[in-house]
Amino acid sequence: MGEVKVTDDVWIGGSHPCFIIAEVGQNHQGDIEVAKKLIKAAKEAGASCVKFQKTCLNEKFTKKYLERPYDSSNSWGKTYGEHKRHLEFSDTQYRELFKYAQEVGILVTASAMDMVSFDALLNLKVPFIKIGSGDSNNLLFLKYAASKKIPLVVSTGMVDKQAVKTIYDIISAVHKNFCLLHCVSAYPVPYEDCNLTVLQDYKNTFDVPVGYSGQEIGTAVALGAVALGAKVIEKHITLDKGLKGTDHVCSLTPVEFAQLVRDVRVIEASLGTPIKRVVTSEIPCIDKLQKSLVMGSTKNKGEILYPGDVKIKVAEPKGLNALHFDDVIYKTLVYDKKEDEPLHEGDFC
Ligand SMILES: CC(=O)N[C@H](C=O)[C@@H](O)[C@H](O)[C@H](O)COP(=O)(O)O
Ligand SMILES: C=C(OP(=O)(O)O)C(=O)O
Repeated sequence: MGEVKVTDDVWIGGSHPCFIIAEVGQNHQGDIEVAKKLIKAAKEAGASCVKFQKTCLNEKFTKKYLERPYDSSNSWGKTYGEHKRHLEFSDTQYRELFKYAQEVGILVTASAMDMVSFDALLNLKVPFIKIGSGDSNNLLFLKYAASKKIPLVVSTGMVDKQAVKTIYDIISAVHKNFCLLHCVSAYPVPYEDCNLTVLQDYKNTFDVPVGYSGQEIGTAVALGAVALGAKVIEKHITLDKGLKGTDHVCSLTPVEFAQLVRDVRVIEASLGTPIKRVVTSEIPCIDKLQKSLVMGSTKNKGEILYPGDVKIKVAEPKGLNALHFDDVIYKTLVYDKKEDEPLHEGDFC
């Protein structure tokens, strides 16, 4: 399985820690001070990276689309264009935000929501660029993004496996410094639609790190994704789920995000290897409670041990491990043994 170099010190995949992206998205409400609070919150929560969404509206949307009325409770304007303009930071503001993230000490990047924004992010020298599910069918953009050879994290919401294979083929024809994220683009995603086992299929199909971008409520599904091998997790972060905006409902508060990070690290530590073996931490319990072979009745030297003559009990001192029950049956005692006495190698032949 490949690994993705994000910076000289930060890698994704292999045995590297799961890369956890705090997706601010639009949860900054178009307010740069809120954006800075979310950057700080992501850092304090232990996120690997904080991420915004950078859009050149006329590049991403048709004029007509921007003129559409947007009377949703999540709208910041009468039309979709007004709404989006409210939420879009300028290049200067992005430079201010990225400088702040550097001061706070957290990697920062954005999703390029169109090619113009992609180039703007290249100029901002971000460590990697996210391609959101809005472009999972945009093969032209994916070819362009691949050609720039910057590490990419690509979400695969809103398309099927065949399209994901095409995404993989397009980018891997140029380079392998990218990850594919399973994603279901609904806000929020019903749990039964999360389809986490797609991750197993992605791991079997693609030789690049795979991850999960979750729009479901809570942290449980993202933790399940880590258990299934996700090397990148992306979850939205918000200061308050009650705020106006489409994504707040499926976002995590800073406290929840910090818990997600802690739990991801617990799951990573607990995964271990597929080899089932007795581990050192079990020794005290083995000594105290593992059962062993003891005499079920008093028998003398020369007598045969029939099935009823050997019991499996917790004993002190211990007898032979109970796994050897069948090795002892029908053997002949070489010493007199009392009921409940442990049976050891050498007590029979
Ligand atoms: C698919 C995609 O881009 N999804 C993004 C990331 O998950 C979202 O943040 C959308 O930008 C957001 O839900 C749009 O909300 P509205 O339409 O209210 O601006
Ligand atoms: C839409 C985005 O992400 P995802 O598809 O992972 O939800 C994004 O990063 O802007």
